[in-house]
Amino acid sequence: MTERPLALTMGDPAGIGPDITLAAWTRRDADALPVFFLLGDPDVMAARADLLGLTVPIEIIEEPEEAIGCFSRALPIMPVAVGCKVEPGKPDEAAAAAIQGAIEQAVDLVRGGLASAVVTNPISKVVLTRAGFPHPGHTEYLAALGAEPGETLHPVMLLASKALKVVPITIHMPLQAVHDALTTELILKTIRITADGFRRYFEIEQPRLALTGLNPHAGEDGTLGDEEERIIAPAIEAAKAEGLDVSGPHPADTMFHASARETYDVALAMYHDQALIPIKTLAFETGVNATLGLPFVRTSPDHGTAFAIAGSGRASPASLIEALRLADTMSKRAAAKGAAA
Ligand SMILES: NC(=O)c1ccc[n+]([C@@H]2O[C@H](COP(=O)([O-])OP(=O)(O)OC[C@H]3O[C@@H](n4cnc5c(N)ncnc54)[C@H](O)[C@@H]3O)[C@@H](O)[C@H]2O)c1
Ligand SMILES: N[C@H](C(=O)O)[C@H](O)COP(=O)(O)O
Repeated sequence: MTERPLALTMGDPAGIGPDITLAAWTRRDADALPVFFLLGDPDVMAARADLLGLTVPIEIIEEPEEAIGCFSRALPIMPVAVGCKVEPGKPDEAAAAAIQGAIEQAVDLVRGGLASAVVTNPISKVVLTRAGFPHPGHTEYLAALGAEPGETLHPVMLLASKALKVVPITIHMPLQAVHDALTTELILKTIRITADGFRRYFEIEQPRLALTGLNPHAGEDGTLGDEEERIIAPAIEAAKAEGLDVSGPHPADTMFHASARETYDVALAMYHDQALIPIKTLAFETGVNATLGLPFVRTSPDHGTAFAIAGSGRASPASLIEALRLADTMSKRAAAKGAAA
């Protein structure tokens, strides 16, 4: 198959997305990066490069394939005009349409076979929500964009690093809503999509999945809560009956130390922070957020917009670099398996 570049979205232009995109491009040779192009505003990128004292030539492209020829000499940009003044660290809802438009365009290009995968720069959920964006984050929005008419996709958030891979079974919701959202059906669905994702993208045919409990000590035999027995264990039994390698529910507080981590390929946790605190503690610099359950590959850095350090030169591109690499690997593995990439 002809080489296709990765489509990188602008994210919130007032955040560190422009900084880490520029810094990643400067490390394209040293880090042997796959070819990518940015869906973003060339003026914003040129201004941020000036502010950061980086020499980054920009080349405007009209088609993704042009990125292949120019990536070695310039940062390829398919222009998406922000339409408002951009000040690092000062997000503006007026940029919301462009931020969202870049995501939609990236998905269209990947689904049209012109780019190999979507890599997203961080967005601010509060900025987009205030501008009327109806999704809690990229994960849910990409599932809506990826669904065929009449289809509902269930997206699974995977945070991946060498030390640890985690999936939060419930994602972006208030802690109070987790209890009602957590059902045996949701857990089983997430188990199946995770196992399928590991076969397709990580070359692990029989991944070992370990589930946390919800309560302290995984409920301590029902004395500290019964969700483990009523809701989680039945999902584990059903998954085992399907031939999947699933264990738990394990007490979450002792699942993430070094020797425990050797016993599974991925930990599935009941809510966002139960999963993301351990991985962001162990691998904040190099963790990658990937979405499973979509008809295309999507990754992103594991961090957010970091408005306070935008334009300061302190933003590390390490997680974005890992996200670009993982997107490239995942799309190649999916293509090799003959699956939609
Ligand atoms: N994929 C995404 O779009 C995504 C992911 C996470 C958070 N967010 C959003 O980002 C916004 C800010 O979230 P937050 O403050 O909780 O998390 P954050 O990741 O933006 O920042 C947390 C801390 O880490 C630092 N940091 C983050 N990235 C860094 C980098 N590359 N180099 C050096 N330091 C870095 C920040 O300065 C801050 O101290 C929120 O609106 C949140 O919803 C978006
Ligand atoms: N929960 C993610 C994290 O903390 O890293 C983050 O908010 C990303 O969400 P989306 O990829 O859905 O935007």
